Amino acid sequence: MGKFEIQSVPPTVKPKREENGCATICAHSTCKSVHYNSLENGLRNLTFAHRVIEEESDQSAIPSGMEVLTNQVAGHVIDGTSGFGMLKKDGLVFKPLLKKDCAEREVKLYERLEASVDRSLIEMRRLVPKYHGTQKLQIKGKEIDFLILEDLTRDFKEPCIMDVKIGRRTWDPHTAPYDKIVSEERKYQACKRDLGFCVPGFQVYKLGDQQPLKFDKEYGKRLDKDTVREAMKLFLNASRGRCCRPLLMQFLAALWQIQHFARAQRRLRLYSTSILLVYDARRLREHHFEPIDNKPTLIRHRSLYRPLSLAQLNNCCAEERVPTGFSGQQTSDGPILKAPNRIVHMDSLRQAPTNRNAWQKSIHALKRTHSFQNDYDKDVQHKKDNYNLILDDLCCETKSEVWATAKMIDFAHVYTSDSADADKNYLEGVNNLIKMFEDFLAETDES
Ligand SMILES: O=P(O)(O)O[C@@H]1[C@@H](OP(=O)(O)O)[C@H](OP(=O)(O)O)[C@H](O)[C@H](OP(=O)(O)O)[C@H]1OP(=O)(O)O
Ligand SMILES: Nc1ncnc2c1ncn2[C@@H]1O[C@H](COP(=O)(O)OP(=O)(O)O)[C@@H](O)[C@H]1O
Repeated sequence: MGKFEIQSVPPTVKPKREENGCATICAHSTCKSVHYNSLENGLRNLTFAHRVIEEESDQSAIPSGMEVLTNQVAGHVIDGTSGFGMLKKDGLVFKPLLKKDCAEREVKLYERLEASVDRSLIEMRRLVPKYHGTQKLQIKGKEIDFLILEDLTRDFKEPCIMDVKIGRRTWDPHTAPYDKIVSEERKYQACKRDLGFCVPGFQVYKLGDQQPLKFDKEYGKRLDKDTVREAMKLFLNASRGRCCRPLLMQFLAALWQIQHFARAQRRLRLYSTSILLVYDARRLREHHFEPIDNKPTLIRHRSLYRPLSLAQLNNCCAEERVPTGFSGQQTSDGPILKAPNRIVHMDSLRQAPTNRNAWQKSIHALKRTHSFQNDYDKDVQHKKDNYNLILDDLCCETKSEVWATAKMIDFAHVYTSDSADADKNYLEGVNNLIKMFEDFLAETDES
């Protein structure tokens, strides 16, 4: 399995203007060309792109039966030379525990969540990846402890992943020396100051692309409150500036649960933790088979902070409806969530083996007559892609209803608190992230 190297393109690289008026931002000139068309995506202010080069990892350093988690978008690597961080095996990820204090805090928290009878900690347990203990592994003759967690991207064919670090303040009360505090304060300054969160890394499969586009922390450090919105839309595969509604609703459902927990909990101070946003671009493509313009649109006259029925929120065809846990009622404190009120049977999770939209679209395409406007190469490629999806569907017995979610991760700087107050630093970041997603949702209503 190869390792991904991420190269930055300096912001000074001028977009090349093409005849159709779209600016194409190309990656480093010595790299195989990876570019994306920023104007086409309505992403005007992204000033530099990154590309991914696959390199051979030192296979001898990787314990047998394991693979490098090439999907890792942020965080530490074991050492500068082997260059890999997390490993994966059998639907689990293995996070190297490299710093003693950080390791102790993180493992202790996961153990505590397993054992706790405290209401908010029980609630938190559902918001983090499932914990599978720890294990020692030999890496280049050195024994390293690993934390074992559920792989949140396990079933995804085209995993899109964004690491969102939460909190204006990212240093913990025991941070020393002073220089470290200063350097933390300087990083992701604009984003943290204005939004209380920042983006240390993400990857996205643009619809139809075979390779992910990766964006690292140097990219994240340059984002501000405006450009981070564009980065988020790029991550969400927005089309003409609009995001896919079922995708937003799945993220919001998960984020509202985190918000509910963060509002209620008093026990923890969550410094420098992240929310990992994950979705499968392959499943998103299924929602794009129908032209967006033909979808029924919701004319919304009221703000999201007024009562809004679930029927309105889920105003789309039956196949697109997703279980959000949203009760249909909004209060000034946010949405009221409900516990699942029915037992989901495996049969109901099983879907028809074919994707009607894909077939319909293919049949429709066959009926087209040749003209100079018709790009048959593109059509054939598109049809091939669709048939591949259908084949995948046929091979895959069950298909999860949920193909996007958000989970809390990285508890290396979590402390217990004696205060009676909420963790405002954490809550502020979560609230602003949710506000951004709610804004995107509102944009899907605009005609
Ligand atoms: O490992 P490094 O040198 O990349 O530094 C890490 C930082 O990366 P950066 O300063 O952006 O290059 C990293 O910063 P970001 O992930 O970029 O926010 C953390 O500050 C990390 O500290 P910790 O593991 O959370 O205690 C930092 O780790 P330590 O310096 O505490 O080991
Ligand atoms: N449970 C998980 N499933 C899938 N990917 C994960 C999981 N946990 C972490 N990752 C990946 O690893 C990265 C780093 O994780 P994190 O816990 O923040 O490590 P670090 O403490 O080194 O910063 C995340 O940005 C994500 O890409």
